[in-house]
Amino acid sequence: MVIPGEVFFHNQLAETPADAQTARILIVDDDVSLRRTLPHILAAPHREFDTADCVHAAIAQLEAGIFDLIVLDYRLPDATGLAVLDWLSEHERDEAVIMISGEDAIDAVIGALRRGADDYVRKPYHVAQLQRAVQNALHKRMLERANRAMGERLRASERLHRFLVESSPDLIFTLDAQGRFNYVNPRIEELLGFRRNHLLNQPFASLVLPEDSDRIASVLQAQHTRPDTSFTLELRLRKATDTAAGVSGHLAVALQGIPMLGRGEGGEGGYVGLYGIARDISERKRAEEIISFQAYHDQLTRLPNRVLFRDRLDLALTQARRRSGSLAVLYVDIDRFKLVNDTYGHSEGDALIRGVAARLSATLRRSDTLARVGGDEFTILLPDIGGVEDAEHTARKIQTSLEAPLALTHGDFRATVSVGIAIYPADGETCETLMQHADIAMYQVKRSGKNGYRFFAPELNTRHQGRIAIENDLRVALKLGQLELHYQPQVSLSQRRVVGVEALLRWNHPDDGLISPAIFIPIAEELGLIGEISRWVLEQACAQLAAWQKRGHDNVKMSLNLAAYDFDRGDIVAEVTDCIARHGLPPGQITLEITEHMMMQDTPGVTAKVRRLREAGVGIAIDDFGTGYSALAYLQKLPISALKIDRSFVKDLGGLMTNPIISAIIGIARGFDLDLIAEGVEHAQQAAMLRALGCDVMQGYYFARPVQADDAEALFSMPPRSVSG
Ligand SMILES: Nc1nc2c(ncn2[C@@H]2O[C@H](COP(=O)(O)O[C@H]3[C@@H](O)[C@H](n4cnc5c(=O)[nH]c(N)nc54)O[C@@H]3COP(=O)(O)O)[C@@H](O)[C@H]2O)c(=O)[nH]1
Repeated sequence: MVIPGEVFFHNQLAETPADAQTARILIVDDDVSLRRTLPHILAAPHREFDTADCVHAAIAQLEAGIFDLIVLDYRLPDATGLAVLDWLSEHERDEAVIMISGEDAIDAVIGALRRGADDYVRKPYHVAQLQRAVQNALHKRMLERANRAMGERLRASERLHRFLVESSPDLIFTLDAQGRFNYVNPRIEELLGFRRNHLLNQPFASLVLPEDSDRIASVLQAQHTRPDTSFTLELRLRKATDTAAGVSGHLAVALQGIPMLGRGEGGEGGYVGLYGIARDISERKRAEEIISFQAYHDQLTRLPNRVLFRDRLDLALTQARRRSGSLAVLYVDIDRFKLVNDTYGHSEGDALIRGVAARLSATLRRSDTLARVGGDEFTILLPDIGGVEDAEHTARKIQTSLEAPLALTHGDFRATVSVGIAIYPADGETCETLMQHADIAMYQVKRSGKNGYRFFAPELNTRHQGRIAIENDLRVALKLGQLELHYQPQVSLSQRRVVGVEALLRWNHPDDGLISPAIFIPIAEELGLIGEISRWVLEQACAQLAAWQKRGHDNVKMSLNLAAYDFDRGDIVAEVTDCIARHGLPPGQITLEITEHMMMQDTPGVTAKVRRLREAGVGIAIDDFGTGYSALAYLQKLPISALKIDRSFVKDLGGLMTNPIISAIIGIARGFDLDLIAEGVEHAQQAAMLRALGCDVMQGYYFARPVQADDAEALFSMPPRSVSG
């Protein structure tokens, strides 16, 4: 880059001082003896002489080089010395000239001086006179040259400083003592869009955003009383209105202000104005904003994160305490999120989270805070509620907002959420307690079937502690051999024998005794332990059936239960068929019980997996048949092999609507050529009624409770309890 004045700026450093330079002197005279003697007479250190005998020769010398002084004879053979003066003038040369002449006429003197001669020495002259004249001319010339050099240096320096100021990327300006612009560099036009000349005499404060104007006003004011301190300040300067778009923005700058002091009387400096440098820090500010946004927001949904939520909750609690008001914290968890995430992948899981977040946001007021605090978990702060009904109203609105399915890449998905609610001050007075209690309430919703809301109640706390204990113990139960299978016989009344057993899992807890799978299976699902547990069940059940078959009980079938999550595993079909094959069992001897609820949710891939299992010969029974709503639709779709009449119908046998339902189920089983089992048969009368309606195979406490393998085997050889009628 070439900076104007730079060359000169550098040259002056290398420049030889003017008085130390060699002076070149040209002696022009037709008198040969003078041409020879004058160089000796005028000799001095740092002087160099050349000679010429006529105008023509003199001009030739001048064309060849620059001289400092010409000692010029007036009368020359080819013309007068005036011709040399004319030549110098024409060629804008600045050599000093001492004209030497024998002319007496004043006109000759005037003519020579007018044409630019510096001095005039009349012949005959005294040597000292000429020496003085030469000395004076050279001295004058040296002064002129030094002066010129100084002027040039000053101009170069000014050019350089102007260049530095005007091409600075920063805004550079000076203000008068009243804070009005008296200089501003052109950068203002690029940065703020104002014309420089429009700003002159305008107050600097007029550029500052109103929010920052008090600060700059007080800093400028302080300069009058304490002008000795410079300052640095971050400000926002407004931009000129963009007339096309009709909008104006602002620019964040770091302003460094340096007071300018004048020379007061007695040498004291008074404040005369301010020198300011304002640096554009908008990029840095943006970066700071992004960093701060990231620290307080969730990247996926751009909602506040846990940190910001707690901050807002803390603030809302302080305000609620002050005005003796109340507030609500809602804990929202997406149901079946893991299913979507594990089955369709994370991008689909992300889309579900974003979709739910958008629906939740749309139900809330601007003063409420919605935050994403975990994978599929959100919290909501309702900072000012009139009563619990306000929180309940919001919970209902949330459920309603999710009624319309969300459009995911793999198709529409009807998302549901479980919502727990904690109210300040009734359910807690601190951030921690309220969030924890809302979370506990949400867990209760999960446990009682998801898709709902409930308020925290103190007794939930105890249950929650119990659940945490179960969670911890369950993680090691399998390794410590605390799980066991019990078997409940399935009896055929017509054959009067046990035709099958259902393998039912038990957790033999060292402190709490036998724990029902109804309690720990949902927890195992949530903890992601269900796959491991189901593999163990499958292995045990197949090994047991193989052992029984070896001992001659080859007409007994084995049913076992799988969880919804098992069908999300890609390898479930291979796992089942491999296990059956490894134990040398006919696949038709194994039946997998899956719930009607599971089928109806149309869990991704379930249909295909059920088909493949059926193709492999494995039986598929629908547990709790009849409790769903679209039973017939999936019976058409799926090649299942058996139906189990739900225990709730059996319990209600004799009721107004129950018998027709059971008859219908029996009809469906016949129509689709499916095996049929009634479960939950507790009384002889129920068994008799079921038989009367056309159901032959039954399971229930009336015949036998789930028992250990040896006890179950003993029952294979015994006729089951009789059923009269
Ligand atoms: N994923 C898995 N789920 C399993 C497994 N083992 C069991 N389960 C499921 O847990 C639920 C509770 O089971 P459980 O406590 O074992 O209860 C079963 C029977 O004990 C009970 N039953 C049987 N007869 C009667 C009766 O006459 N009355 C009555 N009140 N209850 C009775 O019913 C349960 C069996 O139900 P079902 O499976 O629907 O046939 C339960 O949902 C099990 O499915 C497992 O290994 N994996």
